[in-house]
Amino acid sequence: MDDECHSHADPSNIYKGAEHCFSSCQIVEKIRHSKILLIGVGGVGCEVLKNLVFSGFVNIHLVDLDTISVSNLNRQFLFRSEDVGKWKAVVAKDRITKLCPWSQITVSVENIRSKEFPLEFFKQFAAVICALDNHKARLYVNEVCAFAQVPLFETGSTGYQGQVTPILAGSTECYNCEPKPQQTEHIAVCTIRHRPESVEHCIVWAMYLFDVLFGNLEDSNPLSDEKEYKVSHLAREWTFEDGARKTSTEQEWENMTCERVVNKFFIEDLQFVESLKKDTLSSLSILNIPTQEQLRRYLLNVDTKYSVEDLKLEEQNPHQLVWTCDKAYEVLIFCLKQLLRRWKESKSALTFDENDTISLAFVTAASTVRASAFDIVAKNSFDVRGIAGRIIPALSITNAVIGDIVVFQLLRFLSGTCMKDLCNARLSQVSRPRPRYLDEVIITPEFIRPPVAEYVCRLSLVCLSERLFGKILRCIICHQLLLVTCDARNVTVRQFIEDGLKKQMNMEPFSVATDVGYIIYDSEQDCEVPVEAQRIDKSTIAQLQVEEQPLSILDESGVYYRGWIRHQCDVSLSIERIFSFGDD
Ligand SMILES: Nc1ncnc2c1ncn2[C@@H]1O[C@H](COP(=O)(O)OP(=O)(O)OP(=O)(O)O)[C@@H](O)[C@H]1O
Ligand SMILES: [Zn+2]
Repeated sequence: MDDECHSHADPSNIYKGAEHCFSSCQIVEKIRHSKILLIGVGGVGCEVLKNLVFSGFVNIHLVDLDTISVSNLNRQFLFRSEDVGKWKAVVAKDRITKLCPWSQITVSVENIRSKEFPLEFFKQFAAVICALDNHKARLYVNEVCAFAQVPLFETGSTGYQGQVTPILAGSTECYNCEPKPQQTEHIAVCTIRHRPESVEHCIVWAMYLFDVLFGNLEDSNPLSDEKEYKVSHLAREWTFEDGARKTSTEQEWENMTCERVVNKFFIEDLQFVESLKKDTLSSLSILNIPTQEQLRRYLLNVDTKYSVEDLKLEEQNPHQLVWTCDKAYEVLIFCLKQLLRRWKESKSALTFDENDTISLAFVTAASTVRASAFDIVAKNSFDVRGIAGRIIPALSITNAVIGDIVVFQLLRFLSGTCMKDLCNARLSQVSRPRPRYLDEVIITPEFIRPPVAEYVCRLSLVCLSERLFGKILRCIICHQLLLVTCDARNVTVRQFIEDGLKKQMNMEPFSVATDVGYIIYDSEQDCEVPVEAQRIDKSTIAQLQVEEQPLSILDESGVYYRGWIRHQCDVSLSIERIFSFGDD
């Protein structure tokens, strides 16, 4: 984006557009004065921030805990290579402020779950937009927003799928209401590149290596700095010298290339890892790094020892043994040779396909060697296929559409549509034979007003689904919420239990605990252990540090509540039942 040509953009044109689009002049005041909290300035977050300022929003607070890495640059368009290593929220603010000098962006480089952000912090915003990449932080934001009664727009994007969900606990489903499929958590690039913690990390690394050697090398590949090992480069090195043709035979070339790749990624790099281990006196490694002599022997033997058919049979057997390190090195060399031949024949980049025996065996072998070096238990080729097939790339097209829809839905909300009338937007693959959600329909101009174009992005189409509120099962997060307001420095846990829960709410509490399992009250211990009783009598809420976070409160009658103790100076103690979903 060119900073200069946009720097004098005038927001008044933007406001005219909004007025026209929503046939309302109040919308302009709303946009101008609504404070928006954007959590996460990654793939979706960058899009959202740009859309917010170009829709005329002025007051935006950004929260992000991370720094920019090289692999972010292909889709997080606010960041450039010179920003690598800097805080995302800070760079995003600077870049946007240059483009739109009227914007007033504030930033926090912090985990959103930190106590830096009490309930009062959330209450100052007209809406919260969540552009996070992990379930834990999303669940937390969902719950704080429920207690704060702030409208939340929850977004997500994986591959060609994405979603925007408007949430206002008490009138819509919350993020927790619908069970989530098991999520593969975000893996940081440095984890893949330098210190894998699980076999999945080793498998992802092996797939990246496949692309470095044989595929299309993208900037987002964490091994993109190893370009010199691309087979196309190595081919040039070995077959041409001083402009003369072919100085080596096919077989020599194959062996030399294999040797070079194995030496670099599976011997030298791993020897370095081993040397670090010795410094830290960590556990003994089970990795047998081959000597150069062994490596040459492998190069001679593998063609007769292995065959594609045998590897194919193995990959179909879920009970096959995990390969030993020696076997993994041999299969690795066998596959490297096969892939080199394939590459030479096709004369074009190869694409990793987990259903192709040689590609799968390459990734299995490479991940097995790498896992051994990091003392991780490897997987057999049957399991590797399952894991490799589930790894989905992040796509900028999906982020862009999600970023558009969420700001559009926010504008509709501010123009008077209530949260429960905003639809859930789901981006889904058109090629899918049947919709995954029964209530899924494709947007038509009649369906929402003002009309919105149908987004078509190669394989995807935006679908909106109306929530079927009657069908929602009770959810522990948004069912029974108790908001406790007190001066946490003066109120003791005993007062909270006796004067608050028992007297004010007519409850008979059985236990009260934080989400990390810290039990602050247990009715049984209270009777039996005098020391515990004393702690409850003497300790204030602030001393136990349990304010400004979700609490689980279980009643003797078996009813489960979620609680939140909000600190407010000079308020003795008041408890409010925020709502009970479905009560009306
Ligand atoms: N608890 C949290 N508090 C604040 N920010 C968070 C928290 N958890 C995640 N984030 C931020 O949310 C953003 C999510 O963006 P995105 O999904 O694009 O991930 P990414 O890390 O930028 O990219 P990739 O995962 O592809 O490397 C990241 O910038 C991340 O730092
Ligand atoms: Zn819920």
